[in-house]
Amino acid sequence: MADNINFSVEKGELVAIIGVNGIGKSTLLRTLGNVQSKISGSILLNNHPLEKLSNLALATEISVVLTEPIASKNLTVIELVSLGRQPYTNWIGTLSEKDKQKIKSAMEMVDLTQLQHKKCYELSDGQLQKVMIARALSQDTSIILMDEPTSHLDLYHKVQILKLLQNIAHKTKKTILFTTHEIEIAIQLCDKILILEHGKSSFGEPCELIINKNFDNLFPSDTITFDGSTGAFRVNK
Ligand SMILES: Nc1ncnc2c1ncn2[C@@H]1O[C@H](COP(=O)(O)OP(=O)(O)OP(=O)(O)O)[C@@H](O)[C@H]1O
Repeated sequence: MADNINFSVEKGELVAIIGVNGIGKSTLLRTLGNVQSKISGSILLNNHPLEKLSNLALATEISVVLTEPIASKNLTVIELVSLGRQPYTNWIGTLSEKDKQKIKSAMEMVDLTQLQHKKCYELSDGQLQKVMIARALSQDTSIILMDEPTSHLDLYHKVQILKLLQNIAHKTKKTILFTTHEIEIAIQLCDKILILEHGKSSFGEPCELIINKNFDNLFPSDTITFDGSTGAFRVNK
């Protein structure tokens, strides 16, 4: 498991959580979203302990997109995106004009309007990931947490999704944290990176992490080395 580390994330930042398999990336993300109880340490949201916030306050501050397959693929795109409005609707789930507007602009932001009446089972993995982002956007929280948003995508679609997240974070001033194994893309697109490592986790801007050689020992050096001049990993043949 990774050791103790203090880090703080600001408004409008896109932050990647990286580290080897099993180091605790998803556990940390779920803990930040209060989806699971914390093992140790403290989490402050605007200086308030996370666990003191009511469920409603949490649902309007933090949206969480996990990796579990969507249970409701029989829903249309617009129906799934509308689920993001649940914290705001009454007990029968009636959507107000404001709810409808938020859903519309969430779909516009990820370019899904044309597909809004398609069933989710008809979509590609990349389109489905955009639906999940739109659902989080319609929830209208200041923080979005995503577990491996680029898994199952080809290189182009990985870049497309992470550029979309970067654009959303910078344009809307939302804070977006996500776990990933796409370290080289994260170096190019993220404002900050949290590297989880046994005994020496680190956090900062990609260039400062490169200068401090924080990527250099992430993997066994007899197999993979990091080239700080290009920000890329090389396989040792
Ligand atoms: N701080 C911790 N203390 C004790 N156990 C932990 C801690 N963080 C994670 N774990 C445990 O370690 C295991 C792996 O954690 P997790 O799935 O979060 O890793 P991951 O980095 O997301 O892995 P992967 O990259 O393979 O998805 C889980 O069983 C989890 O319960």
